[in-house]
Amino acid sequence: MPFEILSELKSPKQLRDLDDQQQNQLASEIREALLTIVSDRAAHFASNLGVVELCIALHSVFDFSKDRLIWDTGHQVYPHKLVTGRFPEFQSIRTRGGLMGYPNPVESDYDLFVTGHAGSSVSTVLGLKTADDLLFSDEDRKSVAVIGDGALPSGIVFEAMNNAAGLNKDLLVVLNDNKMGICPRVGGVASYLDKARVAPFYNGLKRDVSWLLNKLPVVGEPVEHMLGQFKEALKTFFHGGMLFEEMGFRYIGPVDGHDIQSLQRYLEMVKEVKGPVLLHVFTEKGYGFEPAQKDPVKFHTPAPFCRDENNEIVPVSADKSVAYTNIAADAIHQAMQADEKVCVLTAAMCAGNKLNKIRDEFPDRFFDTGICEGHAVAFAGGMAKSGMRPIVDIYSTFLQRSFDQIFQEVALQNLPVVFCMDRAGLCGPDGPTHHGVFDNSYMRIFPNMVVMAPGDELDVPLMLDFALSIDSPSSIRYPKTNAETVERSVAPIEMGKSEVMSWGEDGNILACGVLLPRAIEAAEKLRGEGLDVGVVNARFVKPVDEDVIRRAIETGFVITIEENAICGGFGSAVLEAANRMGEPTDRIKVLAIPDEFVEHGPRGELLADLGLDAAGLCKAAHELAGSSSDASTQELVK
Ligand SMILES: Cc1ncc(C[n+]2csc(CCOP(=O)(O)OP(=O)(O)O)c2C)c(N)n1
Ligand SMILES: CC(=O)[C@@H](O)[C@H](O)COP(=O)(O)O
Ligand SMILES: [Mg+2]
Repeated sequence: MPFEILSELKSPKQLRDLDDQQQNQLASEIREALLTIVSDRAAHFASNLGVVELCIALHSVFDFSKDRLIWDTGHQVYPHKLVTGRFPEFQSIRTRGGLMGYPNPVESDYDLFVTGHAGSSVSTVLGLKTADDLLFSDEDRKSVAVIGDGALPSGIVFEAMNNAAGLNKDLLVVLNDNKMGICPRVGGVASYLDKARVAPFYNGLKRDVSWLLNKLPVVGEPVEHMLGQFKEALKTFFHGGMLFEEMGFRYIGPVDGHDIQSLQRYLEMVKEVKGPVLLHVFTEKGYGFEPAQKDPVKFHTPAPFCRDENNEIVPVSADKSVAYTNIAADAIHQAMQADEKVCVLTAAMCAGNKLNKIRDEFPDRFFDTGICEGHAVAFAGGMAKSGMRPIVDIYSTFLQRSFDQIFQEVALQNLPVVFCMDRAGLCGPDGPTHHGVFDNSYMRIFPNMVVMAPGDELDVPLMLDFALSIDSPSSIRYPKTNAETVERSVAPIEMGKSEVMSWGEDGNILACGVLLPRAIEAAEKLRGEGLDVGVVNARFVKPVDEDVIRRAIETGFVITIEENAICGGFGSAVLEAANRMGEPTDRIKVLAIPDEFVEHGPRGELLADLGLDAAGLCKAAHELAGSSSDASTQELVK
């Protein structure tokens, strides 16, 4: 039976009844379950393979029905879902209506926060621990954060460690060190962690901690052996842990993260240590599946794959379509070729942003800051001040981490930093943590900022050239989807000018961003249904094209459409402009993401459900015109 133990596991409390052999078998079954999943959908794979043993050890040593556990970022939470009773639903993960690919308190009490952004785990467990000490002082609730080496250099982690040491809270931070973020890790902390790798696994324990281990029953590995390694261990300690010790954390490690029983012993021990502790665990990303071990970048979130007769990995579909990300990366590449002042910054998303070619060709003008978006933006501000033309290429949702640096270090200084906001829109299976649906709103509030949204792929390079030609900060947004082209003689980009595709006598759709082709589709349908509706490629969220807005309002009804939250986005900008110009707003309909968090699911389906497609536009047009739709609109609704 392939899932003999897993299928019987209803609660992590059962883990304590398993012997060593059964625990090891469970690890194999979890890996098998992970493999089954990734054969038919893109899902986080290598990171999950790497934490199987750590997850089993943590859940068998702690009782997280009262103790607290936060997996930083949350993309490596699949084994945790499996051991906390979600095996029966596991097949549904990352599908619409199914389990989320990240922790989700709606699914289980063992998931405390919905997460997906890196770096907050130490802060949240510190908050949990501090409140638990105040509210449940008679219980000794433990608090554990598991954080990867990629997430560790985020500034907020050091803020939290600083605070935890100051409060001297009993806190366990497990550093899951696999030498990788999505891409190979970079920077000073990475080099520092590398030093710990030169020494063997830390089998000895220092100072007052060593006696504690001697008191514990040690299965397999005698304490004498551990102490025999003391000299090496000391070296390891000074190389590997000094940073954390100096920050007020007790450092223990590094230890083998693929040995469940050894992990259990160390966890039992650190559980008793007072004050904040960092347990340094070495794991291998992709462990247990050779192709993923060999290529952890590809297998971070691989496209669905299967094995051929030679046991080689083959992709399930040979999709050759080009995404907006590729179009933007090509445009950035061209801009860097044309002007030596242009440089690009990514925050640990080189692969996601498709910047590999640029990294290899222009190593001096490519900067990977690590998962440090706030720093990346301030860094770009400094470069712009010195005369460079930095492009900050960051996913819309992660750029939220830089809100204050966008304000102070860029907009307030009026520095010409260009923000390429990838994944701006609904992100599909990643869900609410990753949907980039707030940037129209958060960018347009800043004075000096020029905010653009390409209507199709042809707009992208034109907008980038325009952005690099102006002296103020600017942003360009595009979603995670295949690029589309609207056949036309493309108008040049002019500050605050939209592109009128057609003019309608009954009404006009002001389309902001890549939903432009849906607007054109809707206008064609509506024409067949007796409504003359025009389409405008808005292009600018700020400054908006007041001339076109006035003309549209004076002609008939106006529908705005955007893949952004309804609060403060393009539609709001149009309403504000109408108000400014003294124009009526009663025939303006704003189509946008409603004021709620959108679940995970295929982008197209989510958009359709929210009325952000041709059918939704037709419906809105008929409502505004007071007419009714005919069969062809019903066709679209289907
Ligand atoms: C704020 C933020 N920026 C970027 C990302 C994208 N991201 C997800 S996982 C990851 C790498 C994390 O590395 P690590 O913590 O070492 O985990 P591993 O995958 O190696 O287990 C990155 C950059 C994110 N989730 N959150
Ligand atoms: C966990 C995380 O934040 C990333 O792995 C994210 O899922 C990447 O998204 P893309 O697959 O769209 O690059
Ligand atoms: Mg890592």
